[in-house]
Amino acid sequence: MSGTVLIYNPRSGSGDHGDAVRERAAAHEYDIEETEAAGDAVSLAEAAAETGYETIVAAGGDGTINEVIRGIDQADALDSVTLGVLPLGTGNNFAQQLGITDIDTAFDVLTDGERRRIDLGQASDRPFVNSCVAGLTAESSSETSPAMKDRLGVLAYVITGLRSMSDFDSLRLTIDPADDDQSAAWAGEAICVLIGNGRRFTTTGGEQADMEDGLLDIVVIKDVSTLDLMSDRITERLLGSDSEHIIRSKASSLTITNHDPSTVSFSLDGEIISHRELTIDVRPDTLSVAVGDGYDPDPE
Ligand SMILES: Nc1ncnc2c1ncn2[C@@H]1O[C@H](COP(=O)(O)OP(=O)(O)OP(=O)(O)O)[C@@H](O)[C@H]1O
Repeated sequence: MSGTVLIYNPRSGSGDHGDAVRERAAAHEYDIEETEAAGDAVSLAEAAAETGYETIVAAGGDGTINEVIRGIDQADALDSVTLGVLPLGTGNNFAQQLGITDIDTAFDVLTDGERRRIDLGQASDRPFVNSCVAGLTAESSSETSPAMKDRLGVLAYVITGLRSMSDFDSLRLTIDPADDDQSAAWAGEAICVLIGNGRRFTTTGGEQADMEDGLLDIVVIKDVSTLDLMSDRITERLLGSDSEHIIRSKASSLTITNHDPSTVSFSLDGEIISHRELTIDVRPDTLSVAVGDGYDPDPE
């Protein structure tokens, strides 16, 4: 097997990167396949893996990365293919976690960056790299202001989500870990449950997740319906590391069940799926990725 192909989403981020990407890809003699619609990156990556490319590069944002991984997985080629990342999206959370800050760094990393094998998350039949969040809407991510992300980190998304809902019903959930260690077991009313593989849900943001520990980070934000979420002072207190409203734990496998008969929305790397009961596992050391100098394999 040999060769590198870019699966390029021309609509990701600002959408003005076509020339920069094509020029650099040509200089490196990399092939390019362009997506024409949502979902295309799955089938293009699957075909590329079956063709025998050694490196398949997700050129886009987090949504494109998720689709490319699904395609490689569908081709049953995660053992033989390395994922490259070209950060062209708006958020580029996963690229940041890998120490890939911009287009030129990304091409340098493809040429001579270290290859690491990291964990993948799996929710039912769907892989995810960043996170699986129960109770969060698709809108909350795009509506979160950069200033709020800077101040409150990733948890700012949660607050935006809550503020955008006029009458929010809390979720009545059970979290049932499959591990012998039952410290992540929980039942009660929650606003949302955040499960991170390549993402840490801190108040400061910016801290790299441990993607090689075989564990998922779990954060439960308990029902705070009586609090005034429009007040920044309250939200900062709510999300503080010693907050009584937050429970943090880790597990390698867990099932989340809604006590009510209805389904719950789960945001999987930003895409919404609905389940009443969902089992989420870690697939340890599953994805080979090219990483930048800033990547720390053992950040804790
Ligand atoms: N050619 C296309 N036209 C329209 N939509 C596309 C096309 N190719 C891919 N998409 C869809 O665009 C969506 C957004 O892409 P992506 O996540 O890569 O970029 P982003 O939203 O700008 O970045 P980020 O997720 O990092 O904030 C994906 O869900 C993908 O399915």
